[in-house]
Amino acid sequence: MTRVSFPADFLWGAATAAYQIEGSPLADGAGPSIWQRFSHDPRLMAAKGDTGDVACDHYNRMESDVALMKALGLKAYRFSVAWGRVLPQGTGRVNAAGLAFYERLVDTLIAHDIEPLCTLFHWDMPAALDDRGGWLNPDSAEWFADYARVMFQALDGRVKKWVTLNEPWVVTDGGYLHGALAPGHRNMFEAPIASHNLMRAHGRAVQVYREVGAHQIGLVVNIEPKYPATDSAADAAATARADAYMNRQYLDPAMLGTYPDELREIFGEAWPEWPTDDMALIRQRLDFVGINYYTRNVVTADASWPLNAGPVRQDATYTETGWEVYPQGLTDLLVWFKDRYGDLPLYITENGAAFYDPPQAEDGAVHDPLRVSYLKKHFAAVSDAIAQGVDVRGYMLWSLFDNLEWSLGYSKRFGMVHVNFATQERTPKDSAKLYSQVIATNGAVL
Ligand SMILES: N=[N+]=NCCCCNC(=O)[C@@H]1[C@H]2[C@H](O)[C@@H](O)[C@H](O)[C@@H](CO)[C@@H]12
Repeated sequence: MTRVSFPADFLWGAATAAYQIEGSPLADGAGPSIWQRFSHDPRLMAAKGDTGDVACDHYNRMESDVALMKALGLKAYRFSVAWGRVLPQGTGRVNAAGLAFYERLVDTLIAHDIEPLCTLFHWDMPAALDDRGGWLNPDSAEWFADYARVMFQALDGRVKKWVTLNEPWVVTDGGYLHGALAPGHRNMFEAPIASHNLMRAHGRAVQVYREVGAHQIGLVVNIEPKYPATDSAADAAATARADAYMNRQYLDPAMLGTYPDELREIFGEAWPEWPTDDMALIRQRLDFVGINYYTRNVVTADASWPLNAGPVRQDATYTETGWEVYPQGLTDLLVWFKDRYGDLPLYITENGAAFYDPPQAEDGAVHDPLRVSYLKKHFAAVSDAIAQGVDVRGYMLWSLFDNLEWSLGYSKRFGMVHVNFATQERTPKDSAKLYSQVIATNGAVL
């Protein structure tokens, strides 16, 4: 491993998402999201009773939370906007009080010299739009474009790095195919349609930004590099299917204007013939791509698994969410991106892990050695990719706070700051103290 080093202006930050931390989902005229419905439905929510009603109470604690970000030394903060706060019905009337929260958040960040990175859609579609078909309705692209325009006109200039969508793969796979996430559908025919409309919405939002915006916009995808278990042809084919389904299904249309051929084989009759115009819409010039990296998969041909591609467990450390700790995967995927799509600026927009964090020590400290080790290895992995010529511009740690891990509730703690959900007390863990040193020395401490 070469000496760890980062560009002088490397953007060190942390990431969160509205429904996972804000609480007060219906305050000040906000309209409910599909996650408000899903988290309150014990038939759907795995962690029954865990809802986003309070979460980290960030909606009421924003100023002190930004002060904590400053104390940690963050240079940037990636947050998401709850669409339904701004447009309670998803379209039409703007809720000024909801928009005002995000204006206050951005102004407070800037006052603390922390750069805001704003994600427009981090899974919490307004329930009113789900009632109209959600991402299955082709009108969803225009709904999203209208919402994006409201946000751009309100905040562009104060926000200079925009993200259209967070992880369309998870929205589609979790929300429409397997039902583990909102809106909880389980339909192989719906999944490609939702996925395609998400990407059309991305394209329309970027088009609107080119009309009204003056700074930068990108897409955030979760990439999980796939490695064949053996050098057999069957494992190679299974690996290609898994890679096409999770990784190339979104980057190929966004960057190349085409879908991977494997998708037609994977979905069969459920894969529509898309209009060529749609592919041109989806492929918009981007200023950057955000990569969310957590883990890799080792893949073998296995008919008992979807895609006839099953995971092979490794002799490695696994996180509380069952993900292998594999830092090399981050380096590999960054080099892969550059080789396949070219030299576009990249940000690590999420990286982190849920580990069992021991209870607070007598002195109040929260020791999280596994997360400290995980982060050090992944910082080095980013540095290795940069040394190989990949234009990585920044790193947003997932997550700033322990938060609502979607359907898994509050039991999976990803934060570098511990949250006592009974008292809302925030306590920086050892990993936060490490991160502060990494930021202060631009990685030289590693
Ligand atoms: N095997 N396997 N599969 C792993 C595939 C990763 C899928 N989940 C994510 O990327 C989500 C992303 C999300 O933005 C955030 O809102 C979530 O809190 C984190 C943690 O879950 C991550």
